[in-house]
Amino acid sequence: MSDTTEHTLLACFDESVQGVALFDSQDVMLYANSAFRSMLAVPVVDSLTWEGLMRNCHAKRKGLIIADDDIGAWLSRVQRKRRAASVRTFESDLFDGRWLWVVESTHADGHVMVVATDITELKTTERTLRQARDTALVHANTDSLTGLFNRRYALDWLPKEIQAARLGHRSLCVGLIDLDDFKEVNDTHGHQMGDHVLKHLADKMRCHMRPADTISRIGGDEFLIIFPDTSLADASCALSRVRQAIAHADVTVELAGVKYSFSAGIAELSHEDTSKSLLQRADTVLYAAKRGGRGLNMM
Ligand SMILES: Nc1nc2c(ncn2[C@@H]2O[C@H](COP(=O)(O)OP(=O)(O)OP(=O)(O)O)[C@@H](O)[C@H]2O)c(=O)[nH]1
Repeated sequence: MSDTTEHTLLACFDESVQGVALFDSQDVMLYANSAFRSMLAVPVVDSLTWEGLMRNCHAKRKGLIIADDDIGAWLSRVQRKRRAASVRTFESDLFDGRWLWVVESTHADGHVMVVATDITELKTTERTLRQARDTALVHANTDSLTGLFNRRYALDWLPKEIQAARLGHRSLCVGLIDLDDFKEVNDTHGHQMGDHVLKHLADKMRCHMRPADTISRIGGDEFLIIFPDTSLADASCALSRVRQAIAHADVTVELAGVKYSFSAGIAELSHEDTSKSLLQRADTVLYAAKRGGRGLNMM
């Protein structure tokens, strides 16, 4: 390579947006372009080594983020990986918020060339997409009015709970709830008040059931609760607690004077049950509760 070409090459490296650095076989930094110096906050010292550079980042909290209080332990861990392969690639984040994609190539004579590319924009897009996916997943499983799980989630989840109950030799109950004369609430007080009642019931269920119970709205005024590790008597108690909470609610303040009640059918998992048969039995007793005068639990 002619001197002119070498000179041009170095000038191009120095203007490059990619960080480029070269270390000798003893890990002394021989060259770093300005992008690399900015990324890693390279101090101006003679015979700077890779270890010195890392210690400087750690101590000054500049350049590379080293998420370990014990820099000695971190260095010995990373030193083992460096030069272990001819090419090593990894992501690094910087104190100034940037993300780098780093390619470290070890040459036969022990020199290590480091090329770092700023991937902050890609990481930001990735994070935005991940957040959007998480939000979409939550929406797909949630009833938008009450914030409870929706029908799709509950019906997908029930077989998994059944399997877990069988594997763990534990009991499992389901409770189906249906509001009583809810059409009348809507017709008399308006749809908005009807929505308010649905949200009120959802809040009371959240307050009076265990975190392990899966509470879902599976239809207009229908709810399904999956009670893992619960006997019929305990599931009935949980529903009665909700009923009591509604009965004792300050209807004037909480519901603008509107009163409501619900009927519930509870069924316990048997050896022969499928999700479908379990729900069918709960549905049968729910309608017995309706016929029996409403405002009741039946099992
Ligand atoms: N406000 C409101 N009403 C809803 C919603 N979804 C369904 N409904 C209403 O819920 C009512 C359900 O009525 P029905 O199934 O006839 O039952 P009911 O009047 O509760 O009578 P019983 O179940 O026999 O006690 C209907 O009037 C629906 O329009 C909703 O999201 N918001």
